[in-house]
Amino acid sequence: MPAVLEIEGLRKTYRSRRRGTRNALDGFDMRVEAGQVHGFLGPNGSGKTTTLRTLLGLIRPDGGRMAILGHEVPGTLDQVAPQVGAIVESPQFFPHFTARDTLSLLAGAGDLPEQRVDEVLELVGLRDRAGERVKTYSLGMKQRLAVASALLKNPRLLILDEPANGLDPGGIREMRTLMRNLSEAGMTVVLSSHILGEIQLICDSVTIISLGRRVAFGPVDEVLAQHSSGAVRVRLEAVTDLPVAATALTRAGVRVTTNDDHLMLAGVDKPATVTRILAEQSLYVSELAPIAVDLESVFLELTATAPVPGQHRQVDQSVRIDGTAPSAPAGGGWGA
Ligand SMILES: Nc1ncnc2c1ncn2[C@@H]1O[C@H](COP(=O)(O)OP(=O)(O)OP(=O)(O)O)[C@@H](O)[C@H]1O
Repeated sequence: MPAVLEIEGLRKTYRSRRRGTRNALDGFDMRVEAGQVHGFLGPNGSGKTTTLRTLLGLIRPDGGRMAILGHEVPGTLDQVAPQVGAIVESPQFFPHFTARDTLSLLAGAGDLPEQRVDEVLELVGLRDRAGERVKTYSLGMKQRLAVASALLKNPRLLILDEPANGLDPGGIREMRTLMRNLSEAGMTVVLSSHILGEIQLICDSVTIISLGRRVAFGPVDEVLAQHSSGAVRVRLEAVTDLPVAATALTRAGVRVTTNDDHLMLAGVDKPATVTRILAEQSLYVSELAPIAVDLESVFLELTATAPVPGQHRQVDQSVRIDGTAPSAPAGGGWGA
């Protein structure tokens, strides 16, 4: 079965007399399998929005290929468009319209059955508030209305750029439940986000982009495992034995950092090796705990965006070819 989304070697350079030349995508690859919730992660200015807008035919690429549900795009985008719902940047709604009126208007424009309006209102949890004007909605409700508009055509692929942006923890949790429900209903969801803990909770797989190139991809647990540095924390029954243990482990080639009541080891392939080395010295381990990495630490390492003491990294300066000032992309939606 073809992937729901395939991108190979995508290139995009923005050229303008005022802002100069900027490589936004530099041979970017991405693949999303059916039924996945796929996280698309990258620092500010790394090329996420450019990728999504190029995929949706809003920007013309300079090179590479893209396919959605087996259709090459942008060439056959009109054939596949009915199966793709997308929100790339927040769409604007008429503030005096109710959510129901808004969706009815979009359904009518898209030649979709009116009954679908009730279905999507139910799906995003707005059914009971559907008769209220959009201007009275909270940000979370507006985001859900945006998702509802993208769901009207019952897409097989849903693309959301920063769906949890600006939401409070309750709103983020509701968005998480919604994404999971859509995935369980068989929809493939691609979402970009800066909320990495959230991506780790929601997503089956991820792509991490930096400087317009893919730097990591795959199932979330595999990406975490690949970038786990083999760090292990060791405690002994007697704290006074730590120096002897440190010496024995160092002699065996393990990188050891000694702390007050434990050792931190790096580059350990098999924790059992540590137990054996210590047992040979008649040292008894009371704790041997692999240190789990999270998506945030992998992201910071791969995209080199971790804060560095004494340095203040400027947003959006890394892919610049010349010395011109960065600019924000134009907004756009791609709902019903
Ligand atoms: N219309 C444009 N004209 C010129 N440069 C642009 C334009 N749109 C984006 N860029 C530049 O292309 C690069 C990639 O931007 P893009 O918006 O795709 O990144 P992003 O990963 O979506 O960032 P963010 O997370 O901040 O939204 C950045 O350097 C950006 O300044």
